[in-house]
Formats: sequence, structure tokens, C-alpha cells
Amino acid sequence: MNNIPIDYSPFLEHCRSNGLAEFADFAESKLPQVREVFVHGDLEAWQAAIDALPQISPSVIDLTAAAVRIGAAGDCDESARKELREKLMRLHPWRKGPFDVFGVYVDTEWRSDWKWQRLCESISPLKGRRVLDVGCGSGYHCLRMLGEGAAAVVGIDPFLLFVMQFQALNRYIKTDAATVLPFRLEDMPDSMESFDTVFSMGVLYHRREPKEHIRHLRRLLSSRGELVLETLVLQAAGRDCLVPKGRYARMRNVWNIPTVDLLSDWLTDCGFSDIKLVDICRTTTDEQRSTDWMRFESLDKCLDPRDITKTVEGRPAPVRAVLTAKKPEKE
Ligand SMILES: Nc1ncnc2c1ncn2[C@@H]1O[C@H](C[S@+](CC[C@H]([NH3+])C(=O)[O-])CC(=O)[O-])[C@@H](O)[C@H]1O
Repeated sequence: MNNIPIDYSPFLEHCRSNGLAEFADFAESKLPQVREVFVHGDLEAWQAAIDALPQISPSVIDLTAAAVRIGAAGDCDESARKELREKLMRLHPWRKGPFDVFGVYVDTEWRSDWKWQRLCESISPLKGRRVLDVGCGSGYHCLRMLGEGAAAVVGIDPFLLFVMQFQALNRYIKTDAATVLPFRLEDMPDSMESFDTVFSMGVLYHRREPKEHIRHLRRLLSSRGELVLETLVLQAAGRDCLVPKGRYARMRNVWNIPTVDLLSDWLTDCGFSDIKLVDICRTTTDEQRSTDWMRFESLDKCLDPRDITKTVEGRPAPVRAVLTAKKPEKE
């Protein structure tokens, strides 16, 4: 596919035989158009690290484990494990995980398994469903979705390192049923009612036009499909929205932090029904922190050291909510 270093054909074939033919056709035509994503100064080094991963056959793949398990420690010797660790480390920073790769524990910045644990019992069972995960990072949650029996999982994330991290892991997993494509939500078709469940987690607060984001997600859902939406919320009564001026928890591009009531209204306004609050919790420095695998600063440096209920800018510290909502049968 024209200069793109990843062969997506087996995945797209899998999509075609699992009710996602329209998406596969779209992705095939879109990939050459996002070629600039692959013009990245570090791509060669990342690709070289992936190509140099030691050849080890996993005796076990467990996508239901909290630390997604790829192989067992006994599948290779210490020198291969050292080599593996060193090559995976070249894909630093690892933000979303954790993974246990032949006994190498990839201790990512986020305990993404905690988020999964908080929501997995409350969403429609994924067995046999066609799933889209918008802003999927390394694809950790995509793999957990596959572990729940999803028929196909399309992860999209415009950040090339995360696309490559998934490629590294998939050298061993060898699944054709899930992948990470270098697309933004805005690159997706305006309307394609293909997916039974659409996840948007950790993306909405980065959008200037949150309702436009939600409407787009709805147009990608099949009739009666489910949206799983996770975002920063303001813990306050009523309908209010924090629109941070300047940075929020040292992040640029945080535009909207609504109360749960306002977020529910947005979902209703955008044509969703059966709106449910599944979880709300403060993000702790146990869940998001610097590790050997993510050596940059993390959440603790974004909070006021004298009062961790505040960000360094004096705003309420990050609280995230997960909501589910259904696309009604008839629009
Ligand atoms: N326009 C866009 N379209 C698609 N993805 C985007 C866009 N803009 C940014 N991203 C991607 O969205 C992800 C947001 S992180 C959530 C990861 C996972 N979902 C999680 O819930 O742990 C935020 C967090 O740390 O919570 C990043 O990987 C971006 O590259």
C-alpha cells in the first residue's frame, strides 16, 4: 500500500468476512491518503526495533489477563528476554497497558486494566460484535475487547508510535481480528453505520466541538449499537462546563469538562437514548504514573503538591466518568 510499512491486508480481509466490508474498502482507499503520518523522524528506528525483536513462539496468549499475556517466561532464555526488553524499550514511551511479554512486564504509565475493570461488566457483551475504539493508544483495550470475544476490533489513533507499539506486540500475538490504524476520528467516513459498539475514551475533552464528536460517533454505529464514552467531568450539581483557559493539568488542548448532567444532555441532543452513568472516579497517581517504560513526567507533577484535589493551575483535579448510550432503532 504505497510506502506504508504495515501490511494491513490480512486485517482488512478479516473485516470483509466479518460484516465490515464497507469499512475495509474505505480503509484501503484512505491509507494512502494518510501517508504523511508515516513520514516521522523516528519511524526507521521504531521499525528497526520491531524487525529485530527476537523470534519466540508464545505457548500462551491471554487477552483476558490484566497484564495482557503474550507468551510465558519459559518460552525463551534470559538472553532472548534481555534482547526483547531492549527492543521494546526502543518504543518508549509506553503509555497504555500493561503487557506481560514472555516474562517482560511492560509497566506502562497507565494501569489501563483498571479502566477496563470499571466498565467491562456494565457494557453490552462484546461477543461477536464489530467494535471501533477511537483514540486507542497502543491498542491495549482493543486486545481486551478481542479477549471478550469481539468479532473484529478497529482501533484508530493518529499517533504513529502507538500504531507501531501494536505492531510490535502483534509480531507475537499474530491476530488478524484487531489492529491499530493511523486515523483520527475526523478521517473516518462521515457516516457508516457499521459498528455494534463504539468506544471513545479519553478523547472528548480534547475536542473543541464535543457534540460534533458525539454525532460523528453516532453515525458510525449500527442501529441499536452502543456508545461507550469516557471523558473528564466536573464533579458538580447541574449543568455546567469547565472551559479551561490556558492549560489544564499541564495539558494543552483541553476544551470542555462538563458535569455528568450536561454530558447526558449532549448525548440526548445528539440522538442517543438509554444513557447510563457506569462509573465516575478521580484519577489517582497509582493509576497514572511515571515508570521505567514511561520516563517522562506524569500526573503527580500536574497536581498541586499541597492539595491533590487541585491541578497545578488551581482547577479541580481530573475526575473521569464512563457513560453508555444506545443509538435508537429508528432515527
Ligand atoms: N482526533 C483524534 N481521533 C482519534 N484519536 C485521537 C484524536 N486526537 C487524539 N487522539 C488519541 O486519543 C488518545 C487519547 S488517550 C486515551 C487512550 C485510551 N482510549 C484510554 O482510554 O486509555 C488520553 C488519556 O490518556 O486518557 C491518544 O492516544 C491520542 O493520540
